[in-house]
Amino acid sequence: MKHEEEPVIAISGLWMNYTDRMVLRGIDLKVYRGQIIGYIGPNGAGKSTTVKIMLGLVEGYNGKVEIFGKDITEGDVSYKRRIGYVPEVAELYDSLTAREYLSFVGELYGMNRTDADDKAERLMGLLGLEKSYDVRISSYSKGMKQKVLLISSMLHDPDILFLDEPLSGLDANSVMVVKEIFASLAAKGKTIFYSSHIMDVVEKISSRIILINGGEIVADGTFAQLKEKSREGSLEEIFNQLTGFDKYRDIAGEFVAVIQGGDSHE
Ligand SMILES: Nc1ncnc2c1ncn2[C@@H]1O[C@H](COP(=O)(O)OP(=O)(O)OP(=O)(O)O)[C@@H](O)[C@H]1O
Repeated sequence: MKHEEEPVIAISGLWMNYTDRMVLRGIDLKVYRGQIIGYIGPNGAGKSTTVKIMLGLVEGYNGKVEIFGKDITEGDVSYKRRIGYVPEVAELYDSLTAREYLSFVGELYGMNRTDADDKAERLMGLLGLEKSYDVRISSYSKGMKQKVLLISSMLHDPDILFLDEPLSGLDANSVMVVKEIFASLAAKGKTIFYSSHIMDVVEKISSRIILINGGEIVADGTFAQLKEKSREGSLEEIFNQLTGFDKYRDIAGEFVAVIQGGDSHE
């Protein structure tokens, strides 16, 4: 893939270890405007760590991370106003109503409170939550909370959206709406960088799929490119092949045997 323009994200030689274990082992990555990146890998592979480093939430790494052409260690945090983030675990202020929460988040991103409130109310309405806008978030269902999180990440019209399991808890209709929102934002030049374990969704909505395993990128390309290279049919099969995993039947068999109190080694 040839790109004339500057990358919005440029990572080179990224290494990270927390205590005794090296989590990232030399990640090199350039991401461009308009890309929808599905960043996938086994549990504990380092996906959230990569994203948190880019957000400036995790320090102590080696390597270079540039967002919008600037090294994030230079101390200029203005780039944060141009990014949105949906974490894997929602840290919503449950005792607030969505109106209070979203107006507050809008203000944090530098928006005028009234503008943030108006915009949030319209977005809530579009996701079917108009009646809940003035209700405390603590009474929301999981999917409703996820919608509030999604709105909070996009309210300020960011140029890059980072999302961890963005469709978590959403019903099939809402999934279709959100997928369409991502495609539409990407068409307008926004960049979407998300992690998910739902392979059929990743397969369908990503313009580029990056797979990490053992702290390294082991595949990077469109779904068609990955498919051609691995000669597998679905992304799930490609994932299993590239992460060297073929024991699911044995593990499931032993698991059931243990549940039932039998000897799994007979
Ligand atoms: N704050 C931390 N302190 C110590 N170790 C950590 C910390 N955060 C993550 N790790 C470790 O780093 C590794 C990568 O974690 P990370 O959350 O980045 O994985 P992930 O790919 O996002 O996983 P998942 O798919 O389960 O969400 C794991 O082994 C985890 O135990």
